[in-house]
Amino acid sequence: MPINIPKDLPAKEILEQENIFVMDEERAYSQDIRPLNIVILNLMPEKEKAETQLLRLLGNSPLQVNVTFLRPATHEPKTTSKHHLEQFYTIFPHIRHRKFDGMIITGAPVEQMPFEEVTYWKELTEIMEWTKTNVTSTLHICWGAQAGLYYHYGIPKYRLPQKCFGVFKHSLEKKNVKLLRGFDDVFRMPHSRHTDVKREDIEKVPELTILSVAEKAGVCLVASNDGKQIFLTGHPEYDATTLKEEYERDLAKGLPIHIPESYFPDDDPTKQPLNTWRSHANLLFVNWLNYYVYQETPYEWE
Ligand SMILES: CC(=O)SCCNC(=O)CCNC(=O)[C@H](O)C(C)(C)COP(=O)(O)OP(=O)(O)OC[C@H]1O[C@@H](n2cnc3c(N)ncnc32)[C@H](O)[C@@H]1OP(=O)(O)O
Ligand SMILES: N[C@@H](CCO)C(=O)O
Repeated sequence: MPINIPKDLPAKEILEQENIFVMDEERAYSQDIRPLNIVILNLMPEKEKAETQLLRLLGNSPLQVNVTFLRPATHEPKTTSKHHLEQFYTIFPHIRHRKFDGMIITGAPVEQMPFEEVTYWKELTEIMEWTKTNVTSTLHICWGAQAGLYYHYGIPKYRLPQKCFGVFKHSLEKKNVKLLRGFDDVFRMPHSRHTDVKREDIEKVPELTILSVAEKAGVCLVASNDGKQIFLTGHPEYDATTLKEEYERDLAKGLPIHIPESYFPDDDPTKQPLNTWRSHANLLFVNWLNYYVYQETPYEWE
């Protein structure tokens, strides 16, 4: 939230230089407030888990948020029950006439196939095109980020020699960026994917800025310069035990999988993992909601 202080207070200039959000009284008096409309395109098979994880982060701000859950109309999900989908989800034809302040496009376990082989790829490209005119800012997560970078900017994904799997240390590439406001110089975030996007490919696109990278997990956070599109290759929304569940699932299936890096205490999979990324996950979501959605979206829109 912005701090509302007198115009002539010396701290105002210092904070503005640091890009801290300061609002003077004149603007504060004229600012209107309404609930934000956020649509979540949930592509995760275990939809109920993803709902809880994302809502937990979206709910941690003083802003009122109306959430609409969207699912692809062109895919018959096998994991989530029909009843749950009918009760809580809508499809694109029913909302395409609307404007939304924010959108989240989740990950999906389809990263090892070409984008065009994903059953709902055509529908997803229509939705991504629509976000340009009907959504103030879209946050793409994991496969959603790879799909968005590919659709909007032609950036390919590459198969990794082994799964990028663990909780990695990230550094900030840019200072005084609103999305990273309040972040420590080093922070941790889980990654869990078999594919990657390359820094060199992103650097060729002048509309994109890399905001954070991890030495061992590569590019983590990218934003379009107008803030309309944010791409996040990690999973800050994951619970403490999500990587453990994925690890045990793959072990049981006999798949080649290594212990998630820097995750279990003493790298011992019998010990209970701790969540060491929650505070930055909350900060990232609240920064996105405030600076890229609430402060940017028109008051009268729908
Ligand atoms: C890289 C990222 O974005 S990570 C985020 C995704 N991670 C996760 O979902 C982790 C949790 N998921 C899981 O553990 C597993 O997917 C499970 C246990 C839920 C299901 O595993 P399996 O039964 O082996 O299913 P399978 O791997 O064949 O398919 C998984 C999903 O991909 C979907 N899928 C498979 N092929 C395609 C395709 N060509 N196009 C679209 N979707 C496809 C399946 O339909 C299923 O999703 P659905 O339940 O929504 O329909
Ligand atoms: N996080 C995913 C990656 C696969 O797309 C999983 O382990 O299921």
